[in-house]
Amino acid sequence: MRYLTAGESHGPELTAIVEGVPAGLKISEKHINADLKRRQSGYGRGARQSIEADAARVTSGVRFGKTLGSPVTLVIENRDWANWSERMAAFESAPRTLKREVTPRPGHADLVGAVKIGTEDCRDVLERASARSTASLVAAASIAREFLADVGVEVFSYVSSIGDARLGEDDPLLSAPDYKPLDIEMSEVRCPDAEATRAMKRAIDDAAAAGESLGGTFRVVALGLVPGLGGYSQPESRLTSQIGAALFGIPAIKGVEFGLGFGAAELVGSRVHDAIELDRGRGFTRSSNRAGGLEGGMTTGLPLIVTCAMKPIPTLGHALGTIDLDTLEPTEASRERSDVCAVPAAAVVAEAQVAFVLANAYLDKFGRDDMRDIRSAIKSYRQRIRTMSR
Ligand SMILES: Cc1cc2nc3c(=O)[nH]c(=O)nc-3n(C[C@H](O)[C@H](O)[C@H](O)COP(=O)(O)O)c2cc1C
Ligand SMILES: C=C(O[C@@H]1CC(C(=O)O)=C[C@@H](OP(=O)(O)O)[C@H]1O)C(=O)O
Repeated sequence: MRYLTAGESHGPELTAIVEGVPAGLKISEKHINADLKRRQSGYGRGARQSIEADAARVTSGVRFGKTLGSPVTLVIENRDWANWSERMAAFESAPRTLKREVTPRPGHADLVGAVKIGTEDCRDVLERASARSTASLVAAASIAREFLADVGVEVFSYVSSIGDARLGEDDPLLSAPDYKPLDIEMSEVRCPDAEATRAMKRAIDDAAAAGESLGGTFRVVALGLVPGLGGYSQPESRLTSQIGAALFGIPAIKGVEFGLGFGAAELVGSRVHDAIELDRGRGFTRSSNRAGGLEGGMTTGLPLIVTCAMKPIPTLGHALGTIDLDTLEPTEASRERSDVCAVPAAAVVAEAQVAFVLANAYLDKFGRDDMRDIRSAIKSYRQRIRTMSR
């Protein structure tokens, strides 16, 4: 299963085409749009989100609520297009009043992209470099999420810090983080603890008042995975590399840690690795999950726990220095309408990216054409591994 997305941030619409979806998978418009709504929310988002009301129109690949096995196309309208149709026209000439973007923002793709494609208007770059594209990515991955739900896998995320405001947690690597989904979704920063939520909101308010922006960290968790997904024989078959690449595909993600992550580097081996135990009913298990659900590039069958670090938003009220590309004189970077913090939204995007990789890992192992065949292959695999531990 793979996707291709297209669309400029202020163009008419975003498009995602998902190819390689098995036939017979139930798809719900309600679920797709719920994910799109979750991605739009979060304290610290800018005014654009009050213009948009993201909803996907499915224009191919689904009939009577089930996939056909043909490519699925999802289209999301950009409501803001109405305000940009002249500045973003496909064929008309540029309006006389057009204000080119010539003061590139440090930390965004503006300068390097303009140098790369040789444009005199950074908008040619930033329209696609914008994380607006992550809406189409979430829509595409909603197909993967439906697949995972069908095979008993749940993917969720929560925010663990914003700036220096942190969620105090019991060690989530001893078992699975068992937060209530409602506590995460009801928090304006997608953090399951009310006090930490308040501290994170305060940090965002302070940053906004100072013309600043904030990043943070979040965890993505997947429950219900069978052991043995992924592979150990080639670099690209390792689930670790696939998930890492998918998460680094999200704008502004600067770090990805599996389980203990960087923390493992300073501990002795016995405090890092998860002793193997046998439960006669459940099969092989572990006393802890410091590996975060992956060993040797494959799922262990324990919860997958990945932590991501997001850098602060590059567009600042209190703008940094830059060079005017017309005059070549020092000046201040563009101050556009912007998010102050988008960590909660990025966590939803990361869920989507992880879901896509995991769905593909299932398809690699259990077949790709038809849901009935896939379900029975998973059932017989589960039976086989149960006999290994008897
Ligand atoms: C969900 C989300 C929303 C974002 N919103 C903004 C924004 O409003 N303004 C901004 O300057 N950057 C925003 N960013 C970050 C930029 O897209 C990102 O910093 C830029 O693409 C360069 O990132 P890179 O250096 O990691 O490639 C957002 C990122 C994400 C994931
Ligand atoms: C539009 C979204 O995020 C945008 C991501 C973004 C960027 O530079 O990455 C810049 C802002 O764009 P605008 O100037 O139109 O407000 C954000 O709003 C979205 O997430 O739906």
